[in-house]
Order: sequence, then structure tokens, then C-alpha cells
Amino acid sequence: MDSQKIADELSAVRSCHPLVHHITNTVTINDCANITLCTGAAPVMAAALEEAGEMAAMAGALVLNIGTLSSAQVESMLIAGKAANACGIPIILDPVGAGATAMRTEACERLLAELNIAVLKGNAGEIGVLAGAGGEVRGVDSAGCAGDLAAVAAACARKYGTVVVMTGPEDYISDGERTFVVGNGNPLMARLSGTGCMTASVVGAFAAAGTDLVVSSVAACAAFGRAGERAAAQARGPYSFRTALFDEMANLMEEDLAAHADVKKADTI
Ligand SMILES: Nc1ncnc2c1ncn2[C@@H]1O[C@H](COP(=O)(O)OP(=O)(O)O)[C@@H](O)[C@H]1O
Ligand SMILES: Cc1ncsc1CCOP(=O)(O)O
Ligand SMILES: [Mg+2]
Repeated sequence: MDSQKIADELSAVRSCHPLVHHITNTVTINDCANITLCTGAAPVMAAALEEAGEMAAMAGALVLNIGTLSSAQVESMLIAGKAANACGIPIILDPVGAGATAMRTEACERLLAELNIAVLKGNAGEIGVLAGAGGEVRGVDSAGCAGDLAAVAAACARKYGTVVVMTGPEDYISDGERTFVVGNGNPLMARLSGTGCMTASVVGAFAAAGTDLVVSSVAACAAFGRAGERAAAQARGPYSFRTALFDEMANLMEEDLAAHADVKKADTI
């Protein structure tokens, strides 16, 4: 994928400044709001049953994150998701901890069945579980997934008819036909709670401003990963890394992204 095309996706976010509506968890909600701002979009976090549909309908993308889910929150997600679907607004689902408990797995299956999910973004364990490919999840962390990760991502995309973003040391993005591998990032990103959730927010911002969900998701992963690389170069540990990550996302230059995006096409059977 042409690196200038990736940089152009970042420019599109910054010129569109889309509203990204989140129904998300209480652990990383503030980080997701701020990474959305640093990406060039505008966050709103709104989960009340009474307003979820109205807020989703005015957004450019809807991010659903089941990190600290409740039955009431799932109902809000369904109301917001149906409103988003009616308006052609992309929904990004982060299946946090799918596979760890029956409640989480069942909530994901229900959301995937009742809504048209544009992008399913999870770690390898979560995507492996949902793909039925033997993923394992401990709490909210990936405990691995058997097999070729690119092939699992592609199979999951075909199973649910969605774009899949599978995060990890390398990120795999697939619509079941086209599959890409993004190598940008740094191991410090795995030592900070919220980087997966923040990936979903960045994917949402790019989806709202883009025209091809595979291209926008690849660009989102490359941009966030590049910000992680730049932040790691100046950090002394996970928490100074966190501060630098927001600054580097806000200051990321299109030219730097074009020069350092690490994106390859993956062959999947
Ligand atoms: N070892 C690693 N090297 C580089 N980037 C990583 C590494 N582990 C995770 N990341 C990045 O951190 C972010 C979160 O990924 P991940 O840890 O898989 O999600 P989660 O926090 O949901 O488990 C992604 O942007 C991913 O690319
Ligand atoms: C620790 C934790 N528990 C419920 S949600 C959450 C944050 C998960 O964030 P991420 O998936 O980005 O690591
Ligand atoms: Mg996660």
C-alpha cells in the first residue's frame, strides 16, 4: 500500500475533524477521549439509553468497547448501533476480554449478530476466540492464538462480514480478501493499559474520514504505531511513555508517517 496514501488518510482526519461517539469502559475512557483528540477528531462518550441513538446518529463513527460491560450498557450499544446502521455510520467493536467469560463472548456474538459491524478490532486472543480458531484470553490480555495470524484475521473477517483488525507485535488488517500486516509500534505499548482501546478510537477516527475501511484501518494502525515508536525513543518507562504517546500522536507529521509506515501485503489461503 502506497505510503503517501497512508499519510493522506491522516490528513483526511485532520481536515474532517469527525465526531467519534464512544460507548466504552470506565478504565480507559479518558485515554480514548484524548487519543481521539490527538488524532484530530472529536470524542463524545455517551451511554445513556435515552440519548445513545440520538448521539450516534450525529457522529462520524461509533466505537463500542465491552471492557467493563453491563447488561444496560449492551442495550445502549444496540440502540446506538441500530441508529448508526440506519445512517450508514461505521461501527467499530472492541471485544475486550471475549473468551475470558461467557458474558463477554455472548455480548460480542449478540452485537455481531444484531448490528452491521464495520470493523472488529481486538487482540490476537480475542479475534482467535471469535474466529473459532483457538484463541485464548486471560482477563483482557491475549494469551495467544494458534495458527497463521493473517489467515485467522482473514477467516474472522469472512465469518462476520466485517473488516478485522487483529493487534499485537504486528497488526493484521483484513476484509477476508485483502490482508495487510503493519509492523509499526513498540513493546512499551503492551506495557500500558488502554493501547488496544485507543487503537479502536484511532481506527474510528480514520474510518469516519476515509472511504475504504481496509485502507483507513491500515493507516490508523500505522499512525498509532509510529506515534508509539517516537514516544518509546524518549520514554524512561510505561508512564512517561504514556505522556509521550499522546504528544507524538498530536504532533505526528504526514511526511514522517509516509517515510516510516511499515505496511506489507499478507498472503492468506
Ligand atoms: N510487542 C509489541 N510491539 C509493538 N507494538 C505492540 C506490541 N504489543 C502491542 N503492540 C501495539 O499495542 C497496541 C495494543 O495492542 P494489544 O496489546 O494487542 O491490544 P490489547 O491491549 O487490547 O491487548 C497496538 O497498537 C499494537 O500494535
Ligand atoms: C484492564 C481493563 N479491564 C477492563 S477494560 C480494561 C482496559 C483494557 O485496555 P486494553 O484492551 O487497551 O489493554
Ligand atoms: Mg484490548
